[in-house]
This record gives sequence, structure tokens and C-alpha cells, in this order.
Amino acid sequence: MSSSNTNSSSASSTSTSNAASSTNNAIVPVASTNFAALMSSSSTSVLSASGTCSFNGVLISEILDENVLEFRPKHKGACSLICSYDSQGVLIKIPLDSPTSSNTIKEYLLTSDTDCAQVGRQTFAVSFDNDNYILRFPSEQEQLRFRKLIDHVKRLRPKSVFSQRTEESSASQYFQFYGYLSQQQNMMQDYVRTSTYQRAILGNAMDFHNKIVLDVGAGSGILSFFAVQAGAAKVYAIEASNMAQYAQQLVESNNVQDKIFVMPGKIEEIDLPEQVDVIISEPMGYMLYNERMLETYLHARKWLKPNGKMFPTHGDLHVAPFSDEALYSEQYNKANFWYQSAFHGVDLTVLHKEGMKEYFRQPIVDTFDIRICMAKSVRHVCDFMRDNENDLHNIDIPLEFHILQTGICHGLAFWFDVEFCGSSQQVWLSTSPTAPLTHWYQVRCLLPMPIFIKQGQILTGRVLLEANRRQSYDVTIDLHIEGTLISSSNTLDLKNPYFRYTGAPVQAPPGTCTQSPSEQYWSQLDAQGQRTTGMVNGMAVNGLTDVSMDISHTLMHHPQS
Ligand SMILES: C[S@@+](CC[C@H](N)C(=O)[O-])C[C@H]1O[C@@H](n2cnc3c(N)ncnc32)[C@H](O)[C@@H]1O
Repeated sequence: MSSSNTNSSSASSTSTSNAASSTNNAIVPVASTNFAALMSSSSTSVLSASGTCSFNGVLISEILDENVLEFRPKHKGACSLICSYDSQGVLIKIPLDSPTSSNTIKEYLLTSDTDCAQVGRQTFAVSFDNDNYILRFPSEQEQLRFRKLIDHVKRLRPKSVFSQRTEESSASQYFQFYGYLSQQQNMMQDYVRTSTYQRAILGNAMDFHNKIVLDVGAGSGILSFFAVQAGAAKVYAIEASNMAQYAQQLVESNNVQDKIFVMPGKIEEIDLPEQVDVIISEPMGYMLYNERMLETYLHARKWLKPNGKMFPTHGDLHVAPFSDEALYSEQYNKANFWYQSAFHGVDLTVLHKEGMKEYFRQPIVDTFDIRICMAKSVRHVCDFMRDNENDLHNIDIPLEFHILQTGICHGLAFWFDVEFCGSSQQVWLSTSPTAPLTHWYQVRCLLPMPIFIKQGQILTGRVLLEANRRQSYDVTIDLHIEGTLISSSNTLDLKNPYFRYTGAPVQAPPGTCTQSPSEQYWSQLDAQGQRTTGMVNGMAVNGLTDVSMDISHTLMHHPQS
């Protein structure tokens, strides 16, 4: 995952027609059971299997003057409240008959912060966005049901690890983002990603056959479908965004509602009816850790049976020093905008320092030729079978690089790989610059003060990733040349990367040609038999030949060295 576009093309098939049939009937499909019972062990919730419920015949008034308790009907006649799961609580929709349009819908978000109070036996006072409303239910039972809904929402926050570590505004934006079909499509269309997951799961069918599977952050449910294709008996597909509703539609239209049980909610806040054999998930963000969903993945291990499997099993973050003068100059020159003393007659220079800081705080997301790396990468492993979510709050990566080429080090480059350790085969998904490009690209963190370093010298230091409540990390890089006083450091905001990828082919770093490119070009032409007598520079001369040569093919295949 990651919040950017992908250039990859074809989507994977979600056909489940050959899926093995379920052999375990112990669990009632979620679609026909009470979702609340799964979501919370108490019976006070009223949301149905699909995370919805409704109240009919509700009279809604607004408070005009609280001093004299003056009310006025907000809407003509009784209304229906249609309530559905939302990542922050419950979304209440009120369809209204309007004189101008027939389908006006008012929407209110009920969260654990919403002020509300019971008034009498059939009435509730609720405050949405500073507007106070009186809801009068048609019966005491209905009011009690609404009260249970409120109790449920109020209870969610304090017990959730997720909400404790996440700012509400961040979570709301985050799940809104994943609620878009187009964003799920972006990930599904990352062919390398989706195909690798499918191969890892189908290539290890014995780990899935007749097994209970948990899909953490199921999105469209694509991985759950793969698990069913591999013969899973039952898959719990947990999804916190509104995508859960679409996943449910896909489950029903693909006729696997007896195998895939979509549960809207956060993994940190739901109760599963049983322990599982395998956990599948795609929780990786930029630089592996962005979005902090790996913590959610590790948290889900509380549902894993002893000797159960995690797919993927571990993640490796690679870190390497790089040299890229063009990238450095580009950022530096952008910040120099603020160095103008007469921009439309205004002196901007007081903001130059801050401008510089802002640009250099942004990690750069794009791709590059691995030859810009000045030393072999250091590998930091996150073991999804053993590491705990708390281990990911402060990730300290010690660095030691033996420099292979003299040059200016402009910062550190990052990429990651994950491995699926199945019983039949191991499968790797790589985001290395040497592997086919994925929607994770690679990430580079610049040093505002680059350092000159020689071949044979040792560059030491550390990367410190400090988790923040915006579902991301503050990244501090510290570098020091051993045996000298030379060091350089920077702190970057992983939440706000600069997306630099343009789709242009990756250029080899200047200075990497070891043979004459001109001679290479002509030899290549000779090898293809295209440079014949009578041709100069690929063109016919002196009427010696009238065959005009098309060199576009040759140019297109010109090697990038
Ligand atoms: C990168 S997407 C992967 C979606 C899908 N599994 C796939 O591979 O195409 C991650 C999904 O996890 C969901 N998610 C993130 N944190 C979650 C949490 N704490 N509980 C449940 N779902 C979560 C997001 O809403 C998003 O749809």
C-alpha cells in the first residue's frame, strides 16, 4: 500500500469457481449472525452483520432557545435514521423529502466525542457540529436501542490500541482514502504486488487448504479471494474503511459468502469467534513502516494459533548511502526561491532558512539506478512472527558502510523486501531498485549538508524512526566518517514525502561508462547488419543505395550504459 498512483497495468483475476469447499461448519457465517457479537463481547451493540441498522418514525427537533426550552421541528414528519459503521464511530443518514429534490440526505457522524444525553424515556438530546437536536423515538424500546448504539460508540475508543496511537483527524483521512474504489484499484493494479501475493498463497496451498484465515485490512478482499482459491475453509476479512461494504458485495457476487466473512471494523477493536491458522495482510507503506499498519498486522497475531503462519513472514528494510548531485541541486534550487530580495518588490530572504528546512524534511519518492549507491546496503529485519507492535514505536538502525566509490554522499536511500515463508516454497516481494518497479518505488532522505567520502573509508551512524500519532514516522539520519570529525544529519517527516517519479526511464549515473558509447553504438549497428556500404550516419549517399534505413528501432534499444 501507499498513497500514490501506480503505473502498472493488468488487474488480477478474482475467480473463485475452483475454490475448495468448506469442511468446518462450527461458525455461523457473519452475514447471518449479529455483527455486534463479533465486534464486542457485550451484547449492547445494535449494528447488523453488515455494520448497519435503522430507526424509523423518529421526530427530530432543533433547540431554538435553551433558556426557555423552545423547540422547533427540524424536518416535516417522522424520519428514518439509517446508521452504518464508520471508522470513527457510526454514520447516521437521514433521507428527507425535499420540495426541490426527492433524495436529500442529511449525514451526521456519531463519534465517542459526540455529546448526547437521554431525556425522559423516549427522547435523546444530541449535539452534532454545535447544533443541538432532540430525537424522539416512537417507543421506549427504540430509544433503548439507540442508547445501546451510543454506548457502543463511546466504548470503542478507550480500549483500542489503534485510537490511542492515532490522531482522530489522521485516522479519518486515512480510512476515507482507502474507502475509494480507485485507491484499492491502484493497489490491485500493481501487477508485481498482486501477482506476487497470489503466487505466494497459491504456491503454498497446503498452508491454506481447509484452514481458517484472517485477512488484516482486507480492502477489496482480494487476498481473501486468493486464500479461498488456495482452499481456505473460512476467511475473516477485516476492513476498517467503508470499502468493507464493497468487499461484501464482491463476496456475494462471487458466491463465496459461506467462506469469506467480511467484518467492518479495526482489527484492534473487533472480536473474532475463533483463533486462526494463517494471517494474511498487505500492511507495507513507503519505507516499509509508513502508515504504521505493520503494528496492526503484529497486533493481529493475538488471533493466531500456536505454530500458525504469517503471510508475509518478515520484512527487510534496506538502507544505503547514495550520491545524486542532480536531486540535491533540484531541492536546493527550489528552496532558493526564498533567497530573492526583490520578489515583486518584496524581500523574501528572512524565510530562506525555513524554506530550506521544509524541502529537506521531505523524503523523496521515486526510482533510481542502484549504481548511485556508494556501499552495500544495511539490512534491518522486522520479524512478523516475533516482533511486538511496541518494538515499532522507536526503530533504531545502526549503520556501518564500507565505501566502494569516492564521491559526495547526498543522503540515504531506502527500499524493502518481504518474504512469504510457506511450507512448500519461499516467495519474495521486492521493491529494490534492481527489481521491477512497484507502487512503493524507493525513498531517499537527503542531507542538507552532503559529505565528501573516499573509497575505503567507513561511514557509520544510525537511522532512528520515531512513530508519531499521524500514522507515520519522524526519520532522523545521522552519518559520521570514521576517524574524522566529519558528520552530517537530518530529520525528515515521512508523512509528507515529495512524489518525484515522472515515468521517465531511469538514467545511469554519469561516469559509469567504461567503454566508448559511440563505438558501442556503431558495433551494435554492425552486429545487426544495418551499417552497409553506401550508408553514412544511417542515410543513403551518392545514390549508392536507395534503401532508406529506419534507425528508430536501433535507438529505442540503445542500452542505457
Ligand atoms: C494496503 S491496503 C490493502 C488492501 C488489500 N488487502 C489488498 O491487498 O489489496 C490496507 C487496508 O487495510 C485497511 N486497514 C488499515 N488499518 C486497519 C486496521 N487497523 N484495521 C482494519 N483495517 C485496516 C485499510 O483501510 C486498507 O483498506
